[in-house]
Amino acid sequence: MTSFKVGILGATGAVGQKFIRILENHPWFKITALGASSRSAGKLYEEAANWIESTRMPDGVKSLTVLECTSNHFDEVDFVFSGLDSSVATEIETDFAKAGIPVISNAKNFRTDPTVPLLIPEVNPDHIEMIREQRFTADGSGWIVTNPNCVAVPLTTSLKPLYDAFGIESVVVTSMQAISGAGYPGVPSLDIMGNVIPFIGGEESKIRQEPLKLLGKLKDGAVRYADFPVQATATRVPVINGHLLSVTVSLKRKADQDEIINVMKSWGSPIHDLDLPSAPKFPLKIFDDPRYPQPRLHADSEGGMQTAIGRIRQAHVMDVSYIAMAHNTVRGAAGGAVLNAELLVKKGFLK
Ligand SMILES: NC(=O)C1=CN([C@@H]2O[C@H](COP(=O)(O)OP(=O)(O)OC[C@H]3O[C@@H](n4cnc5c(N)ncnc54)[C@H](OP(=O)(O)O)[C@@H]3O)[C@@H](O)[C@H]2O)C=CC1
Ligand SMILES: N[C@@H](CC(=O)OP(=O)(O)O)C(=O)O
Repeated sequence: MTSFKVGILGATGAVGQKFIRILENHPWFKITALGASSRSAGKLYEEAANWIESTRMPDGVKSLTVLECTSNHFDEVDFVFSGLDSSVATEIETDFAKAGIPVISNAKNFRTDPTVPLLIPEVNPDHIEMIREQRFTADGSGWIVTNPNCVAVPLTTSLKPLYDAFGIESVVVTSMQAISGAGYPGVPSLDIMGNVIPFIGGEESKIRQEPLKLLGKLKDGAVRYADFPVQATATRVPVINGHLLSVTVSLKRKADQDEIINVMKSWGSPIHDLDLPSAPKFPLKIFDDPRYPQPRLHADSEGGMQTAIGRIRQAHVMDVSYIAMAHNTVRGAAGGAVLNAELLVKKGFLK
């Protein structure tokens, strides 16, 4: 397998650091360039970054000089991962794509663009073909691929078997989101310690919309969105990593609890045979023990790439209720983007 030279945009941030940690020993991708704001540019990475990962900063990045996020500074890389602040992601990611540098982004800015794939490899790998509709460069060398919001990931992955087997009429979801989702320094400790904050600005519209694109069907280069309403309530809880969701679903074809559990347990990932380095062996883990999943016990399962499901039960209102949980900065952010890049390599979009 060829080795790819990779740049990280937003390398000093919480998600940027997670990219660096995940890529430290990656078999295909080698970090050769790091970008951040003008506040950090020109400094060595070890001086610019306030390292918040629990493992030590990899030696390979310590002495890299942080670059301004303009494409002319990154002409040696094969592609970039973006963990940019959303206030600057549109302009910077467009600049890179127009310069012929593929962007695999974690930011929200292009997720609903009609030519940009919003990708969970286990859910909608075929949507990758939308790249061919993008017109950033005449020869197609520059393009953007995005991964979803960190709640949309476990929500959509858990809905996928139900959607395929029964169809979905409606969904009600309440998220209990970890504080790492708010970046660093994030939520003030006096607000979150021993407390629950019942609102996260801008979050609920992403939870309502992104699953519909992810579960949509690709036809003639465009996605026809899935068509069901999602009622979302997003809350912040004093957990460090792992967003936990309480989900209730109304199904189109009615089914009993045993059939529903059987469908979820027997679901198989469409990318299972591709042997992607970051792909979890079991993308969905179904617990029978009603005490599970729990963020502290299960967020790191399979390298933080697994979605854990529990308490699947017949609902008294609508049809089925369950709990879903995934690591928000790994599966819901940097790890999801790295898996997207691996799929793009296997499918020949990155060479
Ligand atoms: N935290 C999470 O769980 C998730 C985050 N995301 C998304 O990922 C992105 C990053 O989030 P997070 O890491 O938490 O945020 P941070 O605030 O921790 O990091 C933001 C990064 O963007 C850089 N940046 C800011 N302004 C500019 C600029 N003008 N030019 C170039 N770079 C700039 C910062 O550089 P500098 O240090 O120099 O200021 C820093 O590297 C956001 O879009 C967020 O919504 C998505 C899913 C989950
Ligand atoms: N809003 C999420 C993190 C995030 O930045 O999401 P998005 O990538 O959709 O902007 C959280 O607070 O947990």
